[in-house]
Amino acid sequence: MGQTSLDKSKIKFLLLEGVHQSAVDTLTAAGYTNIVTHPKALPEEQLKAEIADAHFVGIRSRTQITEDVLESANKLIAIGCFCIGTNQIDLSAATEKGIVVFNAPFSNTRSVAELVIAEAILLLRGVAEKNALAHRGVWQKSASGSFEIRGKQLGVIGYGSIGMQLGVIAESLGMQVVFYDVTSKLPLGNAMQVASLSELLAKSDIVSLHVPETGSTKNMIGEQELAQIKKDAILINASRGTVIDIDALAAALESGHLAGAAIDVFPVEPKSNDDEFISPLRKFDNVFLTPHIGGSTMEAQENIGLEVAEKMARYSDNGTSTSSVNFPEVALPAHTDMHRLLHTHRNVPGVMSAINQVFAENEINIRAQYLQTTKDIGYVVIDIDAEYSELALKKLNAIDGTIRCRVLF
Ligand SMILES: NC(=O)c1ccc[n+]([C@@H]2O[C@H](COP(=O)([O-])OP(=O)(O)OC[C@H]3O[C@@H](n4cnc5c(N)ncnc54)[C@H](O)[C@@H]3O)[C@@H](O)[C@H]2O)c1
Ligand SMILES: O=C(O)[C@H](O)COP(=O)(O)O
Repeated sequence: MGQTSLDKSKIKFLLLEGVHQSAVDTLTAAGYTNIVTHPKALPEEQLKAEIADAHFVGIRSRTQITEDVLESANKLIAIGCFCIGTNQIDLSAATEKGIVVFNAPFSNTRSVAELVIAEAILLLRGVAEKNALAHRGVWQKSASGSFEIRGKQLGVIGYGSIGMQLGVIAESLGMQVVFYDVTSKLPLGNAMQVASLSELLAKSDIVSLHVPETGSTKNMIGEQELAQIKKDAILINASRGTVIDIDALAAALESGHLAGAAIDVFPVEPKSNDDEFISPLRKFDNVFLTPHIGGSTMEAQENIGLEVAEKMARYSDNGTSTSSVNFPEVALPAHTDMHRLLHTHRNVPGVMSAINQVFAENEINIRAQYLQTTKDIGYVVIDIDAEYSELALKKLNAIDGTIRCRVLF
C-alpha cells in the first residue's frame, strides 16, 4: 500500500446506514483509523455537519447526496455507495467537484434474484393472501387460483445483472423467460428478447422490474401499461419505487386485474425504521410489501462492505479509480520512491498541454504518466521525483480548467 500525503490517521471515513463491519475491518487493515460509523441515515443538517471534514463518505440507498450537501463537503474526495443504485447522489455535481463515486455493482445481485423467485412462487400459490387470512382466523384451503411456477412465462424488464441472474434461476425451475431492454443483450439460456414493452406485458404471467432509476424509467409502468398486462398476472418490483405509478397499481389491484404483486421499493420510503410506512397498497392481502430488503442479506452486506471499502482504500492509497461510476478509470501501479500527482480537470482543449508545460518549463522529469478522459473530465496521474512535488502541485492547481489536484507520497 502506498502512503498518502495526509497521514492515514487524519483521513476521515464517515460510514452511514449501518454499513457492514467488513468495511471497517478492510479500512482498518489498510491503515485507516479515523472511521466514524452511524447505524442509520443522518438528517440533512447533521449530514452536512459531519460530512464537512470527511474525506470519504459511505452510504446506502437512503442518504441523499444532493448538490447542497456537497457544498458542505469541501474535503470529500470519494463517495462509496455500499449498494448497486447511485441515483441517490447528484452525480454531475459530484463529478464537477472532482469527487469519485464507487458502488458494488454485483454483490447483492443474487440476493435480489432469490427474493423475486420466492415471491413469484408464493404469489402464484396465493400464499400472501392465505397467510394474511390465516392470521385473522380464516381457513381458506383451496386449489382455486393456485398454480405451479413450472411452464409459466416470466417477463423481465431490464436484463442487466439482476435480470439475467433471475432469468437463469427461473429457467432452472422450468419457466420460460422473455425480456425487454433498451439495449440488445446476449440472452442467457433460452431467454428471448422482445422488441417492445407492450409485447412483454401482453405475454407474461409474471412481470418483474430490474431497471435503474432514470428519466426514462420514471413511471414506466402506469395505468396504460398495467392495462396491457395479462389479466391475473402478477407484478414484482424490486428495482426503484419511481418506476411504477403506485396509485395506478392500487387501482389495478382494486379492480382485480392483477392476481397479486410484490413491491420492495416505493416512491417515498420511510426515512428510518422508526417512521410509519404509508402506502395505498397496505390494504391488499394479495400484495407482498417488503421494506427495501432486496439486497439485505448477511452475505451481500458483508461482500459489499469489503468490495466498496477496498475501492475507497485503493483510491486513497494510490489514485486507482477503476470501476468508478462517474470518473475516468485508471488502474495504477504502486509509486514507490516517487511522489504522485492526481489532477482532475475539465476535458477541454489546452489543459493537457498546459500540464505538460509545467514539467517542461521547470525541468521536472515525468517518471510515469497515466491519462483517461470521459466526455466531461480528464484524470491525469503523474509520478515525479519527491523534491519537485510541492512546486508542481502549486503550478498544476493554477492551471485553468483544474477541478482538483492532490499529491500522494
Ligand atoms: N431492492 C433492492 O434492494 C435492490 C438491490 C439491488 C439493486 N436494486 C435496483 O435494481 C436496479 C437494477 O440492478 P442491476 O444490477 O441489474 O443493474 P444493471 O445496470 O446491471 O441493469 C439494468 C438494466 O436495465 C436496462 N435499462 C435501463 N433503462 C431501461 C429502460 N428504460 N427500459 C428497459 N431497460 C432499461 C439497462 O440497459 C440494463 O440492462 C439497480 O439500478 C437498483 O436500483 C434494488
Ligand atoms: O441499490 C441497491 O443495491 C439496493 O437498493 C439496496 O440498497 P440498500 O443498501 O439501501 O439496502
